[in-house]
Amino acid sequence: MFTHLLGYPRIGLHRELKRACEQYWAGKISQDELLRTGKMIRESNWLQQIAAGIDWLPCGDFSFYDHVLDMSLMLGVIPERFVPLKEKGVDGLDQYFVMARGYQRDGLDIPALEMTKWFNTNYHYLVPEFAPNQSFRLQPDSLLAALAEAQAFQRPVKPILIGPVSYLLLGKMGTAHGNPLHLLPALLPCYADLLRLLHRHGVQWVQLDEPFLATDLSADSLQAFREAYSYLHGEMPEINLLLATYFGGLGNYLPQVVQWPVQGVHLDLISDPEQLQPALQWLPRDKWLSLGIVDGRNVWKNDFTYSLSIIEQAVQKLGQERILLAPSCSLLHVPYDLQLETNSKGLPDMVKNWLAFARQKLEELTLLKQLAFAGTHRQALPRLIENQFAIEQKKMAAFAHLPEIQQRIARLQENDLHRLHPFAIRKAAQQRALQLPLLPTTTIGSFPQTNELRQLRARWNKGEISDKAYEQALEQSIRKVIALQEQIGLDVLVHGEFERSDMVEYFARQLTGFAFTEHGWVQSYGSRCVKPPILYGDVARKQDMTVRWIRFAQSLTSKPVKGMLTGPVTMLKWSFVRNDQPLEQTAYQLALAIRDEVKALEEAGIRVIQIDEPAFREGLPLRKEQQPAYLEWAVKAFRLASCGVKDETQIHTHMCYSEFNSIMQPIADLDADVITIEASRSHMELLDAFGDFQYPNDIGPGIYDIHSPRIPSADEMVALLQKAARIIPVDQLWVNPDCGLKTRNWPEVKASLQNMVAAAQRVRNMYISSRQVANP
Ligand SMILES: CN1c2c(nc(N)[nH]c2=O)NC[C@@H]1CNc1ccc(C(=O)N[C@@H](CCC(=O)N[C@@H](CCC(=O)N[C@@H](CCC(=O)O)C(=O)O)C(=O)O)C(=O)O)cc1
Ligand SMILES: N[C@@H](CCS)C(=O)O
Ligand SMILES: [Zn+2]
Repeated sequence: MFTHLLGYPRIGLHRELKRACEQYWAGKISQDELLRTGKMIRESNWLQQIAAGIDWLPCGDFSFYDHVLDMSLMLGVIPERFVPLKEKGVDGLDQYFVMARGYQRDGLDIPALEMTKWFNTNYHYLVPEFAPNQSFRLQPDSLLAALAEAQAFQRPVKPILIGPVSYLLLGKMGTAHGNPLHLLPALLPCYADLLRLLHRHGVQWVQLDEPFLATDLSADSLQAFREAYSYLHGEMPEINLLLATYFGGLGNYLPQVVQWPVQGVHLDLISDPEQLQPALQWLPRDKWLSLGIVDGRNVWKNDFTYSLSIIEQAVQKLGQERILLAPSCSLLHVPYDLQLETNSKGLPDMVKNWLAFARQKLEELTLLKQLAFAGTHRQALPRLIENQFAIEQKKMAAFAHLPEIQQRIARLQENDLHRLHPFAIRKAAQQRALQLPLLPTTTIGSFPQTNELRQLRARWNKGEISDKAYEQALEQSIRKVIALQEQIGLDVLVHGEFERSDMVEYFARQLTGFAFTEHGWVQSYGSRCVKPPILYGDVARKQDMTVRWIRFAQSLTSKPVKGMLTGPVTMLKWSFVRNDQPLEQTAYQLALAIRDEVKALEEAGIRVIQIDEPAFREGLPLRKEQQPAYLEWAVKAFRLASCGVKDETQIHTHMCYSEFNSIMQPIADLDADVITIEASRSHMELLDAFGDFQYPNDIGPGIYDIHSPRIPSADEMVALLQKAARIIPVDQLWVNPDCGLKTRNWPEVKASLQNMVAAAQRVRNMYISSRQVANP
């Protein structure tokens, strides 16, 4: 029995990679310094793993930006538009960063690769973009260098790669339509060459991640899997392949998957414990089974008694020799180390004792292995008792339950989930109240969160500046942003969200039931990280959360200012969730808290209120059969949060990084008056679903890609708006960026929004004059 892992966090214990990348991009440190930081993080990770007693070290799980982009570079998948960069001397790591972030300099204007959600997580990857005649060319140098570094620790090293079929399914054909799986015959020889090389360098096991096996697959995709693995085995029978699946179970595919010619299969037994029995039944006796028994997506301590029962069942059926113990998926999704939390006021000691972060999860694996052989590892027994004490204490904690909230949920009625009148009536009432032009312009909420602002907040948190000084500084920022929006000519204004560290954390800090870490950072994309709050008890709103800031902003202008809230599903998805009650129960509690805030904003005279739900799509289970139940409670939670207002009050929602095709009815069921979506990077492709569905309410497809520093021209945005107007009736369209502007700097934002408003004005004029011609 061996322990291993499917990947480790890579931003560094103290987010060293974030800082080094951002300094490198700003020209403040050399490439050598950045490379040294990368090496330091990799080595520190391996040392942590060795100290925790992990048997097989991973390699290939580190990345300077994104592991899918790394795979694209390793396979030579570099779209044509990035090729001219070479002539400008931009290659290697610099070309890699341009593919991630775009380029706008020296007469070149190159958009970045598209970015989207990594399955149902809050991590985002860069979408491989294939040409119709895509060829593949292996560039293994950085993987081989990492392998050599890991091998220096004198332990078995297991490289981790995205499997060939999932790699293709993660990508899309750049300009042409077509199925990326047609590229499989061209791709497989590259993988075989890579396996040969790794074998030559002493590797015995390679992990091939195939997370698509946890989704519903077409017959073509299943056939592609069969072909791929029989080809790879035929080419390289000498190397052991561990087929890794996660984020869900194999379901009906299990009996065939375990027969494919690989030497081992990894199962996520946290998201689908039910698959253990069929796996034990179907797995051929010469194969290895990797038991994903430590939760890679949540932060609660492992329940050793339960996990040991799983190990015991596996040992009884398969014997000890071919069992691997592992986290359910990569530990990328949890923070590094609970031991860093020495000073967090937001984390009660009792709750801390219920937690395990990445480093603790490694220790849990070693302990589980020792406890499975308790006869020979008696020293591990006290740790079992400690573990059981924490698990029982958590189950019994009375402060996790607030009877008044539970009763309020029990008393909810159908009325609470409906607006007073249908959309058409509301739209007329809102138009009378707001008097907005055709193609109204707005933004999604946040304006630049500068270092200055973050430092100010850090000083306020440390008590170095008073509440009054902090609040005055925030008011000053709001004054400036209101004046700027008026000057640019936006129609519905925002207050800028300057008071918020993060759109989830800000609200969580004002609700009961949440704990907070100081160092619990998790990578969201590239150098950007989030610190998910930890839900451990019932949620209740203690006081107004946003009214003070929105009211202040509204007092500065006669234009409507949008109240800005985070929705219940997103609050839930972007927190570490309770594992002692159904998710929907917590979602309704959050929804009630937001509903009360919506009402408080309305009472304060706010006429437009946005309830952000960027994680609504992310929460969708990967398997179709589980989706209706989720959609039912998720829609209900949003409606509970949003439906308590008058007809005149305009409710917006916002969703980014979402693909809407299969969920249009539930999106319409949310019945938000306006939905703003991210659409620019896909050139309005995401809007097609709304067009095909004949979406009835208003919609603002993003026309400014806020993930890239490049400034879109007015012409470019006019073209996008015209494209949108061919898909959606123009009277239903709004004009806005893809998402909030917090990651951008002020000059970029000012120039881009000016272009956006100019584009709206031009398209508006075209329609107004064409209507005048039609109705003189
Ligand atoms: C919309 N997005 C979000 C997602 N998930 C969330 N939980 N929140 C989101 O907004 N998922 C999908 C997308 C992902 N996009 C982003 C975009 C931007 C960021 C981001 O900028 N993250 C920041 C950290 C944000 C934060 O909490 N900042 C704190 C400051 C924390 C800090 O850095 N403190 C310093 C000390 C302060 C100093 O001296 O500067 C420290 O600890 O060292 C704040 O504003 O107070 C990031 O920097 O990565 C994330 C996801
Ligand atoms: N209101 C938020 C939404 C992000 S998804 C923002 O503007 O940052
Ligand atoms: Zn967004």
